[in-house]
Amino acid sequence: MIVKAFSSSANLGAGYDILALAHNAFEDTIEIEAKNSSELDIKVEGEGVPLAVEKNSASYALYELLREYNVRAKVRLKVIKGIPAGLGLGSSGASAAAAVYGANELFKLGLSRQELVKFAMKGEIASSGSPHPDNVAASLIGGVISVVNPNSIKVEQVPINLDFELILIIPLVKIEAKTKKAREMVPKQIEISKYVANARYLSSLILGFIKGDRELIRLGLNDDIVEKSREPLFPYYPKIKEVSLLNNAIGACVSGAGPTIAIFVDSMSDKNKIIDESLKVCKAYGYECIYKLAKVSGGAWIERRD
Ligand SMILES: Nc1ncnc2c1ncn2[C@@H]1O[C@H](COP(=O)(O)OP(=O)(O)OP(=O)(O)O)[C@@H](O)[C@H]1O
Ligand SMILES: N[C@@H](CCO)C(=O)O
Repeated sequence: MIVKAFSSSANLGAGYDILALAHNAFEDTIEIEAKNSSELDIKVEGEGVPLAVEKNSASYALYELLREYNVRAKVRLKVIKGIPAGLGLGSSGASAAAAVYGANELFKLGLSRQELVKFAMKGEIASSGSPHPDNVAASLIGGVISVVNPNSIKVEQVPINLDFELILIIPLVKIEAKTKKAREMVPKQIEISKYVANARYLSSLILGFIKGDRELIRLGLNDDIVEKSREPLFPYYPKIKEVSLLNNAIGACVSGAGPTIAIFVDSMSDKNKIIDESLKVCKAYGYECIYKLAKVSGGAWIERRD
């Protein structure tokens, strides 16, 4: 069986570990084969990914799912990366999402996409040491998702009523254990005034998506807490946001834990100028960046059944 899942951008401003958006910028492919066996035995293959089951987000998520449902089989998993890792594009999350989505079909477990989030998120322990559900939920379910309850893992899709595109500004860098480091940079305590500001941004963004109101989305794509604390990982971000807004982007935010920046644009935005000026900002800060245009995408899908 061949299964695929798209990349994603998590957080979207103030929605740290809550919001994420699936997009068609990149996709991961997972091949799964299974044979009868008296015990569960998973082998993982792939280039540029860890090959120990507990270190690879796809195999670890799969292991957690199959163990829970007492599946005994010899499973071969091949991870074919299309999504560059460590750049804030939900790379580890998409592999995990595709793996559990495929296994659910292959072993006829009958779980919904929402139910699969609980297992796919375990894959993030392998990549960043913490089971955040945002990227995996977007790659599994598609669209913009909101994690409304992290304990029972309740995830809802946010209706989107505005036609927009993303310009992803992607620096070609390698930051070892990036998400783990970025999570350690987030403050443990915050002032109540910052909490209120962020809650306003979050409600404005969600209302903006539902009402199709670009001004609310622009206001909502802000974060006074998490993005700020992580700025050393993406020092070019404030300037890229400034040139994007000057050229009438809807808004801009850090994609996941960075260092990619996601710029929201529509027909009123000067896309070429935003791309040109953002790439110049990268250079001025000593980073080589590329750009990629993307649209909101659907969730994981079966590419081939056999
Ligand atoms: N299947 C996988 N695909 C990609 N990375 C994986 C996978 N399994 C484990 N990893 C490890 O996860 C790390 C990359 O995860 P990281 O969280 O830094 O980036 P990301 O998943 O691309 O981005 P983000 O979560 O910020 O959107 C790398 O160390 C990589 O070796
Ligand atoms: N919500 C997670 C996403 C990682 O891509 C974080 O910001 O750490």
